[in-house]
Amino acid sequence: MDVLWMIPLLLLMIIPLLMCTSSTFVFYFKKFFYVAWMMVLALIAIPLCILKSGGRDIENMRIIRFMVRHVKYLLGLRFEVSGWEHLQTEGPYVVISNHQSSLDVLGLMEILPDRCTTIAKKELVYAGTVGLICWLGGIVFINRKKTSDAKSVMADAAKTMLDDQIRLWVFPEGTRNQNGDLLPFKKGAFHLAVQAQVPIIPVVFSSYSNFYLRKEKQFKSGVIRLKILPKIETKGMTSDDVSSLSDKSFDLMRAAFLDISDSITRSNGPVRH
Ligand SMILES: CCCCCCCCCCCCCC(=O)SCCNC(=O)CCNC(=O)[C@H](O)C(C)(C)COP(=O)(O)OP(=O)(O)OC[C@H]1O[C@@H](n2cnc3c(N)ncnc32)[C@H](O)[C@@H]1OP(=O)(O)O
Ligand SMILES: CCCCCCCC/C=C\CCCCCCCC(=O)OC[C@@H](O)COP(=O)(O)O
Repeated sequence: MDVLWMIPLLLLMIIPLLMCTSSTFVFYFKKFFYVAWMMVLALIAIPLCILKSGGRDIENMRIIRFMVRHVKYLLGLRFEVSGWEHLQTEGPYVVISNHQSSLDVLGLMEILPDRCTTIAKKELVYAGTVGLICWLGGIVFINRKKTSDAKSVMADAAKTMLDDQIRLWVFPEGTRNQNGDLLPFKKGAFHLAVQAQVPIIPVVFSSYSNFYLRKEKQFKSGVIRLKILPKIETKGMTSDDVSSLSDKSFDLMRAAFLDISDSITRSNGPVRH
């Protein structure tokens, strides 16, 4: 019994010691902590959402957003948001952003407009309490392995956006990417906006490579710039315009990404890929 008591005490002494001496330990500890803490937060949010709305409802995103807002402080991250005024657009729209890591959820919750949910891969629904909270928050799940299914879900989403006056956040790269640049965009987000005839609001996260390096196992404190760009109208566009709309969005976002990532580099040291 006496020995068992010693274990938490020892951990309390060893963890800070390791945190001070080993950056690899910090990397794994912060990653583990992030996932575990999100699971706990989701566990708390589940009954709150069910009590408030009785089930799957986009209004639950308010609760989820509120619950996640403090997590950045625990990981030593800070957000610098610019372009808030561009989100002050009435009615439905599609938000598109680059996607580097699951940490993007923190930035998403930092600026998530009301009545806005996201599109995610269907595997996420199996992520324990996080999966359930995603479902309760009205997240639209797509099967990325079956283009025809994904397309029909997106077509339904275009109709729901208008019927229920909701906004959707899409990661047009379609997967996480930390190669120091953007991946080519998939077309779903642009078909969605054109089908619903709603504007697109591009959002760019600066590169995480000045504080988070997967290969080098580093996870330091850092600043993430979030730049909200002016909306792109799609009124009158047809499916013929989707490619040029996608190219235009890509060019604007890539330029902004290089710009804000570069300005961080200059103040915090070199970007390493
Ligand atoms: C408290 C705790 C809280 C926790 C909170 C957690 C919050 C969680 C946040 C979660 C964050 C999680 C984040 C995540 O999980 S991100 C990962 C999942 N998200 C995405 O993948 C979204 C982006 N992907 C797309 O938009 C893709 O285009 C889809 C998936 C739709 C298809 O991709 P696919 O690779 O299969 O095909 P393709 O894009 O090459 O297109 C092929 C052809 O089809 C045409 N086409 C495409 N779409 C449409 C359409 N709608 N109508 C008509 N046509 C359409 C297209 O033009 C092309 O034709 P052509 O042009 O070549 O002729
Ligand atoms: C009992 C089951 C345990 C499952 C454990 C999974 C735990 C995940 C829990 C918390 C992490 C916090 C935020 C989750 C949101 C993650 C969204 C995300 O970034 O998904 C990845 C997806 O966009 C792209 O996927 P790929 O890069 O194609 O792959």
